[in-house]
Amino acid sequence: MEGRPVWALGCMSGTSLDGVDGALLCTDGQAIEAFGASEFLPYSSEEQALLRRGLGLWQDDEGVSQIAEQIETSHAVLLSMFSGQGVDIIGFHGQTLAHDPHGRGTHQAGDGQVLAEISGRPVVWDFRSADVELGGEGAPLAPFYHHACARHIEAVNPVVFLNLGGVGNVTWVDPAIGDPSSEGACLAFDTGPANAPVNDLMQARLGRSYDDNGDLAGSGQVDLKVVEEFLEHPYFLRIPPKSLDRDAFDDLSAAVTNLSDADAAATLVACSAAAVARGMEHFPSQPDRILVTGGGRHNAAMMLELQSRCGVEVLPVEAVGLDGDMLEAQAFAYLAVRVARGLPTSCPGTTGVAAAVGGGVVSVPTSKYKTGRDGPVL
Ligand SMILES: Nc1ncnc2c1ncn2[C@@H]1O[C@H](COP(=O)(O)OP(=O)(O)OP(=O)(O)O)[C@@H](O)[C@H]1O
Ligand SMILES: CC(=O)N[C@H]1[C@@H]2OC[C@@H](O2)[C@@H](O)[C@@H]1O[C@H](C)C(=O)O
Repeated sequence: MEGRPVWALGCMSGTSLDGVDGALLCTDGQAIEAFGASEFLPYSSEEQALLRRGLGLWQDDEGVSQIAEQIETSHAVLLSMFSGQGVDIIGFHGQTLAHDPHGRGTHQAGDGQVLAEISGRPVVWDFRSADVELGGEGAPLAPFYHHACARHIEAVNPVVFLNLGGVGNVTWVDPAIGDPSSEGACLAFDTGPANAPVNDLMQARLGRSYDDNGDLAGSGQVDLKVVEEFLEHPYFLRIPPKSLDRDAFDDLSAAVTNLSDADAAATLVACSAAAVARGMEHFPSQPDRILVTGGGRHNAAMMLELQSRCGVEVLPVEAVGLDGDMLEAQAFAYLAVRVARGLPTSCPGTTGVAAAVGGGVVSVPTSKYKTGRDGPVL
């Protein structure tokens, strides 16, 4: 379904539990027309602690409604930061608490209908369930946006986007293929843990939420034996597409207990980078370069490890004019418009789903007078 470009606001609360990103994007659901304002709302330490306690909870578990309420409240605050900015539609990812696509499913806390009422705008949410119900991994979902970014920067040869959040994920993109759901356009998967292990180490040993700039990791020595053992995890033998729950590699923290703080941080960062390098074996062809998005690109030790292990140029997405702090939020703005227009959001190459599928639920505000609008704008 074709349509004029609209302004979509994407909201993302990621696995590292640091806060909510919001970013405006003007798109018709296919091309990127323009980037807009963005905001970050950090969680307080109490909010983070509540979310941490919620990890692993499913939709019907006790205590989950309190977490959903906190997510909705934080998002309502974030939305208010965009008031007067001409938002046509909202993409609301919610907070992943549990992800077991071949078992119990996938769970993102937060109700999009609540945000539709608060904002007076259509809200697209629950992006992952339909894909999982049709046999897909339900993640990663940013790949179609990575494809749009590759075309936006006018890449000619295959390029890889690497997102380093709590978990890492990559998309290999052939920009010569115009439709992201066409065979051969995208291959995507979660690479392994990214920042989560080093964040957990910093929290447990030093009471800090992350290793700023990777300074601690940069001052340590990598224990190569730990890295080698880590690479024996069966996840690395799985053929993509494949996805991970945040804590799937929990044993990793035990592997570094006897190392000093600096050596442990250096080793965990090397594991995350080694997981990416291992993942490259699955790419259909060697990419020109790896463009890194997500908070991990601020970790200099991580970037150095990636550069030395991947064998191609590794650059932050800023090198091509994109915003690596907001790319995932923009992705959910982009996907919201695709859902509203009946375009697919995943395909066999990105999630392993049997055929291209459009996930997502659209909630519209029930009181149209709240906003003076007549209903959904798309
Ligand atoms: N200045 C910095 N130095 C080192 N690491 C940083 C810095 N800034 C952010 N990070 C890392 O990036 C993480 C946040 O990354 P990001 O916001 O991309 O994750 P997320 O969106 O929560 O996760 P996901 O992509 O898994 O959903 C922080 O928890 C931290 O580990
Ligand atoms: C289930 C879930 O929320 N997965 C996240 C997580 O964080 C990174 C990686 O694991 C990725 O698969 C996904 O997020 C991004 C935004 C995605 O869907 O593309």
